[in-house]
Amino acid sequence: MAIDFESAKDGELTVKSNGVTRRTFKFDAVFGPQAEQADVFEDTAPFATSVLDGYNVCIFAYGQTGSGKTFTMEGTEDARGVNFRTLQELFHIIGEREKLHRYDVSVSVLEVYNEQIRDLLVSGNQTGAAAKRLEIRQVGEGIHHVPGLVEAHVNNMNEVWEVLQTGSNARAVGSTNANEYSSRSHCIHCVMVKGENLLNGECTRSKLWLVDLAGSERVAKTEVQGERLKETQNINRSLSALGDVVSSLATKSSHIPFRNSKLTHLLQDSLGGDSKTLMFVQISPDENDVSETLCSLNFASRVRGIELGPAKRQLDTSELLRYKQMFEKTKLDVKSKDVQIRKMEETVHGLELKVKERDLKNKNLQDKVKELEAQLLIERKLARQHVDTKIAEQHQQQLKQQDEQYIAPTRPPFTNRPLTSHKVLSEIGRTLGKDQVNPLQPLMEKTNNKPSAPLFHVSDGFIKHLDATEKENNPEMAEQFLVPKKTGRASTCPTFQRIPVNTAPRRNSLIPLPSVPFRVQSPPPALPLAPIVCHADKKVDPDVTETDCLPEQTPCSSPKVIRNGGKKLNSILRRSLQKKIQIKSPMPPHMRKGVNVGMEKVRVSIGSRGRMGNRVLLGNARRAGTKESQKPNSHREKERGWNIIGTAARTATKS
Ligand SMILES: Nc1ncnc2c1ncn2[C@@H]1O[C@H](COP(=O)(O)OP(=O)(O)OP(=O)(O)O)[C@@H](O)[C@H]1O
Repeated sequence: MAIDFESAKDGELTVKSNGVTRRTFKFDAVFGPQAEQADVFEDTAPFATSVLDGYNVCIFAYGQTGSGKTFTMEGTEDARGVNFRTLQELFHIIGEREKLHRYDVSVSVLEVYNEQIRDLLVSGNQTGAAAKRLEIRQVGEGIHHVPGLVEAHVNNMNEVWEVLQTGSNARAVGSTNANEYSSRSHCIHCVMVKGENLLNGECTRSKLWLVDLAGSERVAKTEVQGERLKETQNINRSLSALGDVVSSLATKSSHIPFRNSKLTHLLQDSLGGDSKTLMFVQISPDENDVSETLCSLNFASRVRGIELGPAKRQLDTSELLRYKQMFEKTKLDVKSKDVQIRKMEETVHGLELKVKERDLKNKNLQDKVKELEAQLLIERKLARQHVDTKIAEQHQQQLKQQDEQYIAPTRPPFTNRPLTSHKVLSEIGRTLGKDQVNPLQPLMEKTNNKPSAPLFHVSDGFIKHLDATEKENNPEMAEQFLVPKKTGRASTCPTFQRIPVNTAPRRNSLIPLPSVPFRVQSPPPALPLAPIVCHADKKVDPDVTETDCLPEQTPCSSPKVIRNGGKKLNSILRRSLQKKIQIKSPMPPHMRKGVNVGMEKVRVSIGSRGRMGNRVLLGNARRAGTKESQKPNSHREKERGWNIIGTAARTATKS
C-alpha cells in the first residue's frame, strides 16, 4: 500500500513507495477506504447551507480513472453520493426555512464530452445521437451560463432522484482497461437556487456546481485506441487546462486561462470568482499507481493553496432592480394621484362656491318675489279701490245721462240720440227699479264694494253683461265699464239741474193780470230730476241768493264730453239757459236812478268746463245800469213781467 491511511490524521497524508515515505501532503480531510458516504458528506453539508444563503458553490471530484470519483459524487442506490446528499440537505434546510424564506430549485445536467457541451436531460442527447450544440455565455458580471439548457424544477427528493438518474443514464460511459464503466466525459450538475427572504424581501440567485471529472489516464497504460484514445486526449487536455488555471490562480497571475477548455470556462465563476469551492481528490492506494497518485495530490495541493478570497453573496439584483423600478413607478403614480386629488379638491371647492353663490341668488330672488308679491297685493287693493271709484263715477255719470234723457224731450238739441241705447237704458232703468236708478243715491253708496246685481254695458245697440268682479283683475275692462259709447253726448255737471221752464203764454195786453197766487209747475214725477233745494244744513234765509240754492257742486269727471261736446253744449246752454236775473233792489227807483247802488246784475253761466259760474259783480255795472235806465219804462215793464216769473219761480222753489 502506497498510502498510509492509518497515520493520516488531521489531514496529513503520506505517500510511500516500497515502504519509503515519498511525500507528505496536508489536506483539510482524508477519508480512508472504510469511510462511508455519510462520513464524506458530513464535511460537505455546510456547503448546502451556503448555497441557500446565496453563495455559489462548486464541488468537484478529481482523480485517476477508476479511483472512485463517480462513486463519491453519484454513489449507488444503497450508498448515495455527494450529489444526492447535498440536494437532500438543500431540501432539508428549505423545509426548515419555509416560514421565513421561499426557494425555487431547478436542476440541469450536462457533460463536456470531447470539448462539447451536451444536455443530459434532453432525451435525444444520448450517446451517438445528434446533439444540440450548446455554448457558454456570460450573462453578467462573473456569471456564466449555458443558454438552452433544460432546467428541471424539483420540489422534493423523489424528483431530484429521477433527474439525477436521467442525467447519469445519459452520460457517456465507455469500457477501458482501468474501468469497466469509465466516464469518458466531465459530468456537471448545475443546481440553481432562487431564494427570497420573506421578512426583508431580499432575493438571491445562487448556483451549486457538482462536477464529476473524467479520470486522467496514461494512454500507454490504458492502451486505448481509436475513439477512446481521442476521448482520453480530450480529457487529459481539459484536465491540463484546469491545472493551468489552478496554477495561475495560485500564483495570482494577471491572466487566468479559463477559456482554454470548456471545463475551465464553465467553472470560471467557481474557481476564480466569489464562490466556495470544495475539491475531492480520489487516489488509488495501489503502489502501481503511485506516480498518478503523486500527480493528483500535487494538483490538489496547488488547488488548496489558492486563495479565492471571501465568498460573496449573490443577491438577485434583477429582482432588486425590478422592485426599485416598481417603487419608482408607484412613487410617480402616488404623485400623479396627489395632483389629481388636488385638482379634484379644487374643482369641488369651486363647485361648492358656485352652489353657495346660487343659493344666495335664489334667496335674494325669493326675497324679491315676496316683496313683489306684497307690492302686487297693495297695488291690487289700490286698483280695486280705483276701479270701484271709477265704476261709481261712471254710474253716477250714467244716471246723470239718464236724467238728461228724461229731460231731453223738452230740449231738442239733446234728443239726437240713438233710439236703441236710449230705449235700452230706459228699459234698464225700469227693470232695475226706482231705487237703483235714483240719481240722488249713487251706486257706490248702494253697492259699496259689492255689487248686488250684474251691471250692463250698452254697446252697438246690445246690452252686454259685465261681471263686476272681473274689473279687479282687468283694469282696462274697468275703463270700458259702463262708459257711454256716444262720445258726442254732453254730460252736464250734477251741479246744474235742468229746470223745466214753462214759458208764459203770450199776452196781447199789457194790463197787469189779476194777482193770483203763483203756482210753480212742478216737473213731471217721472223725471228723476232732483228738486232745487237748499242744503239741509242751510237755513232758509230771504237773503240767500240763487246760487246758494243750487244743487251741490260735484266735479265733472267726463273730460271726453268736455272736449268733444263741451264747447257746443256750452254755447247752446249759454244761449238757452243764460239769463239775466235781475233782483229788484228794495230801494225806491229814484234812488236807484243813475246809480247802480243796490242794483246787481247777476249772470248765471256755465263755463267752458261745465262748472257753474260764480256770481260776478260786473265791472261795467254803472254803464249797464245807464243802459237799462235809458230803456223805456214800458219795455222794462215787459221785461219785468218775464223776469218776475223767472225770479218768482226761483223764489218759490226756494221756499
Ligand atoms: N470508496 C469505495 N467504496 C467502494 N467501492 C468503490 C469505492 N470507490 C470506488 N469504488 C468502486 O470502484 C469502481 C470504479 O469506481 P468509479 O467508477 O467511481 O471510478 P471513476 O473514478 O469514476 O472512474 P472513471 O474516471 O473512469 O469514471 C466502481 O465500481 C466503484 O463502485
